Amino acid sequence: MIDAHGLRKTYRTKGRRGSAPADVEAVRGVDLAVRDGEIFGVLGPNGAGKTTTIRMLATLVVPTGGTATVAGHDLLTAPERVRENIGYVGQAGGVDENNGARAGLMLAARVNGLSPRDAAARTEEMLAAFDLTGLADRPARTLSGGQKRRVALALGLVHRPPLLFLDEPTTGLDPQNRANLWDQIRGLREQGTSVLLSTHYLDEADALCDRLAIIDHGVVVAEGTPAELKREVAADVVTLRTDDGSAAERALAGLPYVREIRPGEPLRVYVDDGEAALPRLLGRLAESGVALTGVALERATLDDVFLHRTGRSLRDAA
Ligand SMILES: Nc1ncnc2c1ncn2[C@@H]1O[C@H](COP(=O)(O)OP(=O)(O)OP(=O)(O)O)[C@@H](O)[C@H]1O
Repeated sequence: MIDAHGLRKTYRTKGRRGSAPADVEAVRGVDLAVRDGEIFGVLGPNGAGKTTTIRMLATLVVPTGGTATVAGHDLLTAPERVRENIGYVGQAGGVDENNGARAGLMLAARVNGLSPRDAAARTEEMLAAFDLTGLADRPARTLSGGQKRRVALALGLVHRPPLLFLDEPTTGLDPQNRANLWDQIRGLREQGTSVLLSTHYLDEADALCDRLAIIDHGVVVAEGTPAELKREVAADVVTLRTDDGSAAERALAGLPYVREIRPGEPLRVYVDDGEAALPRLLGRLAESGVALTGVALERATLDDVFLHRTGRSLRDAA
């Protein structure tokens, strides 16, 4: 559905008040392969280049370099064919605040070439699919954040594109609306729509995406299914709090069942079988005279993958 190689985007910013123009390398050579019918996530911190990547693939930003085939068409030589085969829901949503969902959908359907009769039928179908029938004629400005996102999703799908781009679809939603939207996105996959979404939420990438690319500073630092990515780091993490982290590190370094140790507060010790490793780790620390103030056993998360690849936590990265 998407095959991109070496996509790059450098923005040239105008110099202000005597300062020279500067180049911002937003995306620095991204390869992506999205398969038919999957939910693919682009996960990364603020400013990593997620929006720019999605907007290039959706024909809204012209790449500075690289090539891509999107929904079977060449991005650079046939952008209008790409456009016919994709839906795009940006961060702002593209919902007209003064329009009702029904009027907005009708307009979008007509703009996409449906006859008045087909447009009306499709509009009612989308209103029902996104649970908007009862709200269909209220101006969008009176809808809640979650309801507005559902309108935006319906607008992006009105012309039945096989591929939908969603730029941070759940940012700012409360947990219940977020879960609802996840269900709607899973429902799209069941109907055969491929989805590429960006997110900076670790749990969203983990729970919703079949595969993902983690990006940082405009490059892909890891790619795979959430399970594969986490397995690469370790299954479990023992976190240790102690007043003498370096003594703890020395005591545990080189143990055959320890995959990696990340210094910090708490110290993170990566192991494949946490239940088996924990008593042995504690025994070793006691033998070495290291006093602990706290211990926990956790499953590895995508944040551990990000930490492993970049040396920073995605939670702290900006
Ligand atoms: N039009 C532009 N002109 C100049 N710089 C830009 C422009 N758009 C984006 N950038 C810069 O490019 C980098 C990547 O931005 P982008 O919006 O793609 O990141 P993002 O991962 O989507 O971030 P967020 O999660 O905050 O939306 C940032 O440093 C940003 O400031």
